[in-house]
Amino acid sequence: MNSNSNRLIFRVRCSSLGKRGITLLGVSSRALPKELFGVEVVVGWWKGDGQRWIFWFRFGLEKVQKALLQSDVQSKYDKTPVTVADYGSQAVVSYILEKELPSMSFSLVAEEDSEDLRKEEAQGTLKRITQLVNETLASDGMADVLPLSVEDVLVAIDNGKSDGGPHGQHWVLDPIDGTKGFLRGDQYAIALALLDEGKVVLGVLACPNLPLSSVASHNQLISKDDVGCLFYAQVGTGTYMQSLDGSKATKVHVSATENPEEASFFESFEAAHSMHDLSGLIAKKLGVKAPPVRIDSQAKYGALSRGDGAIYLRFPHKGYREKIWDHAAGYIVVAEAGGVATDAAGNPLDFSRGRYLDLDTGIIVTNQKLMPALLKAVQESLKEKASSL
Ligand SMILES: Nc1ncnc2c1ncn2[C@@H]1O[C@H](COP(=O)(O)O)[C@@H](OP(=O)(O)O)[C@H]1O
Ligand SMILES: [Mg+2]
Ligand SMILES: [Mg+2]
Ligand SMILES: [Mg+2]
Repeated sequence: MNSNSNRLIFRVRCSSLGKRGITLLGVSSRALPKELFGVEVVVGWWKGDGQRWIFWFRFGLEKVQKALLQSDVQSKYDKTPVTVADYGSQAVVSYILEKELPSMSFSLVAEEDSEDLRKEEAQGTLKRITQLVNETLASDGMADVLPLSVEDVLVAIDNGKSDGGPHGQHWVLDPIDGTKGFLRGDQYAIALALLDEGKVVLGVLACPNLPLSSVASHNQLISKDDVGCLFYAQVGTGTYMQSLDGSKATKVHVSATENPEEASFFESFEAAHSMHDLSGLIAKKLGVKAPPVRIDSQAKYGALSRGDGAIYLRFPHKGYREKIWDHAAGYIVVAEAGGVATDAAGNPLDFSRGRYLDLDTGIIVTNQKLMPALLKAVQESLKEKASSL
């Protein structure tokens, strides 16, 4: 990394080689001047005449994370937080994807929408987002289309709005996953995936605060220079990880351990998102010795894909329905690294049913060897919990 530029971006290249499929070509990163810290995703595709199109986008998220104002954080209808960075990130990704993929009918299943931003009291927030989006696009040399108006930004947020489903191609975006982690200064991820005929075929997971070394051991002092991971996976070709500073990508694999005593497990930092008592019971039953590693966002899938730990347990409280953007990119990152993700009954995760994952009770992720024992421990623990109520 160049010493004058302590900021960096990443670039993901994809192309569609077949008639439909979009194929990941590779990922590159490069350092940028200080003020332009961001994340860049480049996706391209082959047109019929063999010409490859490439597009990219970049977010200034690190900068925003450090300088969030109280007014930049709002509460959604379900009381979960959303920030100017979530909206801004979605507007930029959606704007660029739609603009650069004119040959593809643009369908995007994304977490945020513009409804709350259209209210009178949100006008200050909307101005901030518009400023952020314009700064981001300007730094990407898109001066010819700038500045976007507040209405342009609202339209961009809702671009291609779709519920996904079993047919066609749909992008799936969580513009900031782990917003609570983002607000705390902890882990968060930008998660983009592509569904083709109901299956996840491509996933990119950027984890700007994830250490490059294992997060399974607790007593590490991590220097700021040693964080920032990009995971990407394409169906049939494996999972790769690289540092956001542009180092060469390495192929990653889930832990090969068969011994639960050696396996540490991940779960949400937020107890409201996953029942910590239940995962504790499961881990104990399985014979896991290490304490849980609690981190926010799909960074858990990334960490698991490179073998930091061997198990991810997620048991939302009753009534919560999981959304596809919270899992699609992470799922393929783990699956292509040799892992398995199922619900608590052992059913594979089904991304073809629209915005929600239709699940039996929870999500469990591990390697092929540990899955049977884990599934047994999960089912016994669920029974025990139910009979104690
Ligand atoms: N009550 C709840 N139970 C389970 N998941 C929840 C939840 N409330 C919010 N979430 C989801 O949990 C995600 C974060 O997961 P994690 O706990 O692994 O960091 C959130 O993503 P966002 O931060 O993108 O909104 C949100 O979609
Ligand atoms: Mg959210
Ligand atoms: Mg999320
Ligand atoms: Mg989100």
